[in-house]
Amino acid sequence: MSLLTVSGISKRSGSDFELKDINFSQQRGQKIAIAGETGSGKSTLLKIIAGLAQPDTGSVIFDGQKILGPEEKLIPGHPGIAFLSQHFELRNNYRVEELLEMANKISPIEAETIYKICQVEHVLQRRTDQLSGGEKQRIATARLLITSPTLLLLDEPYSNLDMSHKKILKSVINDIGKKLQITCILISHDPLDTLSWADLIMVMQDGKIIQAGTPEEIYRRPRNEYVASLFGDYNIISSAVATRLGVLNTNGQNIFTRPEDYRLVQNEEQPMIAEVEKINFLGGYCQVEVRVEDASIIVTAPECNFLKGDLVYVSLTKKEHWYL
Ligand SMILES: Nc1ncnc2c1ncn2[C@@H]1O[C@H](COP(=O)(O)OP(=O)(O)OP(=O)(O)O)[C@@H](O)[C@H]1O
Repeated sequence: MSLLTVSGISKRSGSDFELKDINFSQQRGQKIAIAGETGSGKSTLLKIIAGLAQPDTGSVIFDGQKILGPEEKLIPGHPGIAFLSQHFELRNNYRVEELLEMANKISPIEAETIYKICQVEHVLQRRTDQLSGGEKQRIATARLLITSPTLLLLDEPYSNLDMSHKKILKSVINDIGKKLQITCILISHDPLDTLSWADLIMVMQDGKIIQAGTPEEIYRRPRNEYVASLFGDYNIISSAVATRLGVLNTNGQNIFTRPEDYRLVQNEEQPMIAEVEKINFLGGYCQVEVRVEDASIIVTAPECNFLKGDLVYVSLTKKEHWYL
């Protein structure tokens, strides 16, 4: 039996937004990420699942129980579901330890394990106004975990964190699933947060789930350019250019590719000559924009030894194709 079943959820917010007929289920331990442009309805959906917003239609069944919305229940929320909002607050003038003790529903030994996993042990004696953004985020997460939830809903947990704090929180979120067996749904704008973590990614646009699939499906076989664009750079090449690059059967359709599907080479059997238009240095690699006939193609290159105006050969290395 699924841990969570969301059926036919709709909700109108304001005059021009509507969450439309959302349906999905989640198994125990399954990691679901929700992606989508700002305003697509991700937070609204998470709040409905948590019982913190009232849907107009539909139901959320959690662990066999219907989640009641704030209009049906005096104290909104469900004890088995923890929701970390983008706008969480830690009460001022408390020591971290006091704040955590107030929320704690588990034994001191179990709580200690959670403080360790969340990497907050070193700040337990500090006051809540003496913390960095990353520490606050991990304390807010620990505070939810010690309520012993079965399902954890995380709304943009990595926003406003620098690389090192994000890395720590990522390992915390990984451990939550593995060591604490808590099932998670996570919203994030950054493909790097979701592709490596999720079992299933649901993509939202205008209040609807427009594609759901494994990270690889979503990255490699996006339903449209909107989905493609959420997960990194991409190129749509015409069938004419694809044929010149060695694709045998294009059926007259455009082909979807990612920058890493190409190589810039000295010479090959069927290379196309291209002109370097732009070079973006990205640390360990480069994104080179090249012009091939009337198309511009973004290519990942391991080295940045190109200059604007250089003539290079571009080769399409990927042999399986996705048409868009
Ligand atoms: N309480 C509210 N009253 C009226 N409209 C609302 C309310 N909350 C959200 N909305 C609207 O509902 C739409 C969806 O908002 P939501 O916060 O769910 O999107 P989101 O995908 O989470 O966006 P973001 O990534 O920016 O957080 C937006 O158009 C927003 O303006």
